[in-house]
Amino acid sequence: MTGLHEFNLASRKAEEAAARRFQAVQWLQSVVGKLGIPNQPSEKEFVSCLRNGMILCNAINKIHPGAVSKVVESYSHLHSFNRDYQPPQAYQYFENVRNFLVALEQLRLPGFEASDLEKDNIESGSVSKVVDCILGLKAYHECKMSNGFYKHIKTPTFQLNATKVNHPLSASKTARNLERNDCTDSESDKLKVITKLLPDHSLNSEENFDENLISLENGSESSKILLHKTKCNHKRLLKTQENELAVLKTLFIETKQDFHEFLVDLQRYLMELGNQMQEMSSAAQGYYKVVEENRKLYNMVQDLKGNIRVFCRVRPIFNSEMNGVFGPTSTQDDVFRETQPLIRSVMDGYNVCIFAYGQTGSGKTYTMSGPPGRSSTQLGINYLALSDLFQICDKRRDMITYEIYVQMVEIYNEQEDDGLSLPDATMHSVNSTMDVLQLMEAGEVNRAVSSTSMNNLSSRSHSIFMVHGRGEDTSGGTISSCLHLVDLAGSERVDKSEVTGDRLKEAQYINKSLSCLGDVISALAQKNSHIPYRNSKLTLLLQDALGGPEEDSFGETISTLKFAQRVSSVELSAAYAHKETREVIHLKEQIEILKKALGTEEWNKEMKSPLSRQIATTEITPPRLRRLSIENGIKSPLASRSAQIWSLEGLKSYKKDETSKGDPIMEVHQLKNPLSPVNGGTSIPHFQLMQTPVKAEVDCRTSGKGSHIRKSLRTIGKLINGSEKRKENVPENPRSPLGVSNHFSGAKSPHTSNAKTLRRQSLTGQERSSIRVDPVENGIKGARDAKTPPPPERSSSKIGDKRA
Ligand SMILES: Nc1ncnc2c1ncn2[C@@H]1O[C@H](COP(=O)(O)OP(=O)(O)OP(=O)(O)O)[C@@H](O)[C@H]1O
Repeated sequence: MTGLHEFNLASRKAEEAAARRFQAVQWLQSVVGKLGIPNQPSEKEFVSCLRNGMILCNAINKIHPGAVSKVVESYSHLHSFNRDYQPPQAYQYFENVRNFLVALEQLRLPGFEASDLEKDNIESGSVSKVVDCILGLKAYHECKMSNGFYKHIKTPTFQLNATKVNHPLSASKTARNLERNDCTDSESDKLKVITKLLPDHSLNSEENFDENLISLENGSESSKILLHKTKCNHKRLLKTQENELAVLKTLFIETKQDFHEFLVDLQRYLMELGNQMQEMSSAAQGYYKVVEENRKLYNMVQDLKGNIRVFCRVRPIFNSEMNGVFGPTSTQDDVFRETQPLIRSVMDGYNVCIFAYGQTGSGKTYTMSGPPGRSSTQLGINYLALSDLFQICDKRRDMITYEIYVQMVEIYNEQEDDGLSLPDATMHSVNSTMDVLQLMEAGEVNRAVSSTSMNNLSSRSHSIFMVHGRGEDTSGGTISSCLHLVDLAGSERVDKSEVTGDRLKEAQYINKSLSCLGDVISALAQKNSHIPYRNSKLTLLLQDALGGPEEDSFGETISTLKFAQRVSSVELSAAYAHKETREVIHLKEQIEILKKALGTEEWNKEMKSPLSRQIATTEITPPRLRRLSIENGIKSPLASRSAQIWSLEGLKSYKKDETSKGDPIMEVHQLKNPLSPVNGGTSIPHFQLMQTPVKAEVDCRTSGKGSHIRKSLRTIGKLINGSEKRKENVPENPRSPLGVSNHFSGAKSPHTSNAKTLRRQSLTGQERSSIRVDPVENGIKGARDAKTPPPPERSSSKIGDKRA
């Protein structure tokens, strides 16, 4: 029974081995082509065709290109063509086998011993190893072709011989091996592995089980113990596998659950993404809507604006229009250099006024005088101006002899008696800068200053530093002029300066007087018929703010600049030089004598004439005359009175004419509009008499002397007329000092003769004479014809004075 069983088993094994061998040959042929052996070769034939390793190497290279890098080939057919060809030696073929086995190992496929291919070594089992190897290669190939998993199934014989029970974790190991061979790590791939592994594992177990059973069934009674043991093992194996299966099941369920959760999360995420996309799309739609709306609105605005567009472009200021602005880095010398040409013109007989105007603490006193305890570089304009004048005196010493006098006047709180008087101001003769410095310091000590929150040493009064110049040239001609250097008290906002009591009162006076000054300037700029001079002691104000604007002083600075701008728009008549030649002085003296001789009687007669009455009427309202009259009462070449009167308007000063008779007067005239609307076109400029004190009374009523006087007057008239005629050939200057030329040039004007007389007076410098020589009253016939000088018009001021 045992022998039969063994026989059956052996034949079955042999059949099985042959079938597997044929399978291997079939596959090899499909891969590398004909092997040159029968389809069902014996073990010997099978081994002999594989012995040189060429078929094996080519097969593995087909499956896995490059697995064996170099294959030793046998080209035996070449021998018939080329007798020199030597086929490779056996040891060279051995290289093929060895390389093939190395490649197998690298692919983790089952191999065999190289000796298994030797002729002498063919024995049971050795060929089956080779067959297993080739079938393993086949399985690997098929797996690769189907992109699946490789599963090598060992030959049953081989397993039987092993008689080993698979380790419980062999399935897991196999799975891990398979995972290694597989290139994917994803969850779904893991699931695939599990699904495939289960039936394979079951198949293996079943195979082993069946073989064990066959073995046991055919065994002897004595093998019962072995059978029992095998059954136990089987049960244990089954149990283990069941546990493994349960674990795998759990893993599968967990993975499925994870996958489900992942899907849910994915769906939620996709949903959110969808919502966001929707929001973005609606936002984009809204944006396009707004853009479209804006475009429509823009076009609508363009339509509403119409086709005509008005633009404003500000052109830069020309040099001639510039207001000079000195920055914080400007030095005293810089400021002085700008004013120097004006100051120098004083020495040529021109009157000049320089004002420092601006808010409190802006640096007016600094500019005009310099700071207290000043150094030589900090000396102000007052000092620098005097210093410059002295230099000019020195340079012109050979031609002109100059005398310079200074006086300082302070206007504090508008204090005055009957609106006119100011504190006494002494006229000082100065010969050097040292004299000037001493006087300036004395004046500064007396000036009213107080501490306010805006300025520790705030000037509370207006200070006027007057420089009188008188020059006499070698021929006896004289020049007289005056330079006013004015340091105004600063405008201030009392809420800022935080002043109270007396300081507040001062501030109010300061602001009021500055405001009046602004009104005057404004009225002049607008060419008003009435200029409100009488509202304050100050008449003119012309000074740009010095120093850069601070932010909190912006308003004040702007108003200062506006003020300067308004002032700059005022048109003054051409400057008038106070020059008198020796001839003119002589004539003046004669006129004075003659005037005295004529006396009051003739004057009264003249007043009775219709023309005179008309003139007198017009003089009640003076034409637009700007006058700055300063009368000095000290014993000086220019003044004889001890009282000093500053008059802001012409008429006011004439009230005191009686008392001031004989005083020298320095004046600046400007006749703006000779054809005053008040006097109905009759233009009578104001004249002021330069009176020379005459000791001897002349009896004008003496007829003999009267005719002598008239004769003299005619002679003088001829002399003057001669120079007048020469002058008439020259085109008249529309801005003549008197400003009357144009209005008196018409020959048919009823007042032409008067105008001529006025011009003559202008030429002689005696235009202010109040001499009234009436040809009718005095019996001078033909006095109104062209050749005879007509009677000069009386100065309106004088008439006013006398009437008063
Ligand atoms: N250019 C300058 N450089 C340096 N310091 C200056 C300058 N200008 C003014 N100051 C200083 O500023 C302060 C105020 O100047 P200042 O007294 O001259 O002003 P103000 O305009 O005369 O004021 P107020 O109107 O109140 O009299 C002083 O201390 C003066 O020394």
